Amino acid sequence: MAPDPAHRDRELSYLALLAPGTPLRDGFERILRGRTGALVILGDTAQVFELCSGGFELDVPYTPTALRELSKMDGGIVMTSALDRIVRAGVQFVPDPQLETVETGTRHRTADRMSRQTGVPVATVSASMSTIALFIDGTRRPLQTSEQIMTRANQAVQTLERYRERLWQVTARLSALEVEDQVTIKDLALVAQRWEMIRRLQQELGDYVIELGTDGRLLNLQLHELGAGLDDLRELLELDYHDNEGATFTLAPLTELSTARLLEPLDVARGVGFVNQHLDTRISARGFRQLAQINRLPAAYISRLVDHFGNLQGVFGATTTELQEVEGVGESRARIIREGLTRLAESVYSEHLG
Ligand SMILES: Nc1ncnc2c1ncn2[C@@H]1O[C@H](COP(=O)(O)OP(=O)(O)OP(=O)(O)O)[C@@H](O)[C@H]1O
Repeated sequence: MAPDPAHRDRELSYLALLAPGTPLRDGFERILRGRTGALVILGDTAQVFELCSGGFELDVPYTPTALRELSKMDGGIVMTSALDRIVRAGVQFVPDPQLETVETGTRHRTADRMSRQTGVPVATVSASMSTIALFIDGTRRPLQTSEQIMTRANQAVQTLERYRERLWQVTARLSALEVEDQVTIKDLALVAQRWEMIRRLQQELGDYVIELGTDGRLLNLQLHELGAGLDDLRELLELDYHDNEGATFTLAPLTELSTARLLEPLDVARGVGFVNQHLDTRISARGFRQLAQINRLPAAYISRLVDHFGNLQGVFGATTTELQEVEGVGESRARIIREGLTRLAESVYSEHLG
């Protein structure tokens, strides 16, 4: 099952607020360094107050020092939902003891139950384990140091580089098959599968960038670099194979596939829109992707060429004279296009065979 996107967004927004370098994170880090603990409710809804017992009311602006000093007291803290003020301290929280929790220790059991019962996220600092955790929508998310996140991110970057390499290999193969008019649904599914695997890794890396806060700038640049050309590829593939064999080819539904199903070419083919067809069914490319590689050939001409000749095969088969039947194509442009097509076919072969 793909994770719930609403939960993911909410969790990410809180991870961003608690990212290294933010004032909130600074407060929790100070508590950690002081080897004390904390239980902080990140919102002041009526339901939160109903579950508060004892402690005292206050209304002070949030500062890392204030959080550190107030957490020295026994009990927990309540912050406003905007996370800019501290409104209660030394509070004993009394959530429903029937709510199931796998946490051990009263602080973390309380944190888990409070977040489940009120829907308000809760942050804890464990005195005994020296960890900071975020409880949100029934899950516990440990907050990692920048070094820990970077270790995972670097592994993901390496995998992404390998996947990119593989994607360009399968796309080069697709290009060669398109020139020979030998493409099957399986060949296209393979490219779609690789594309989606990369998208998932990019998303994972994007999450690390958010989690890293100010420490994520370099990773963000790297992520943009590694993503170059991928959106264009998606767009061109969709233009090429949309409405082929009665299928509405699009990559978007692949986000819904589980990792196991994404590895199955038939599931991928079904996902991108070929709902009934056999994997060996032949399909032909319109040619947008390959024609876009011809130097200085404006997009408007590519569309006209494809419209006029029907598909890539048709364009490849056209003589210089036939090319001139296309609106706006005179003798010299026809010659440039013809030469471009020849060079394209040559490069496709040499790239694929090399
Ligand atoms: N219901 C509660 N409301 C407010 N604070 C609580 C509550 N339960 C525990 N705490 C706070 O947690 C502190 C530590 O409790 P305990 O050692 O049982 O928890 P723990 O989960 O093992 O925590 P740690 O990992 O920090 O050792 C208490 O002294 C108190 O400040």
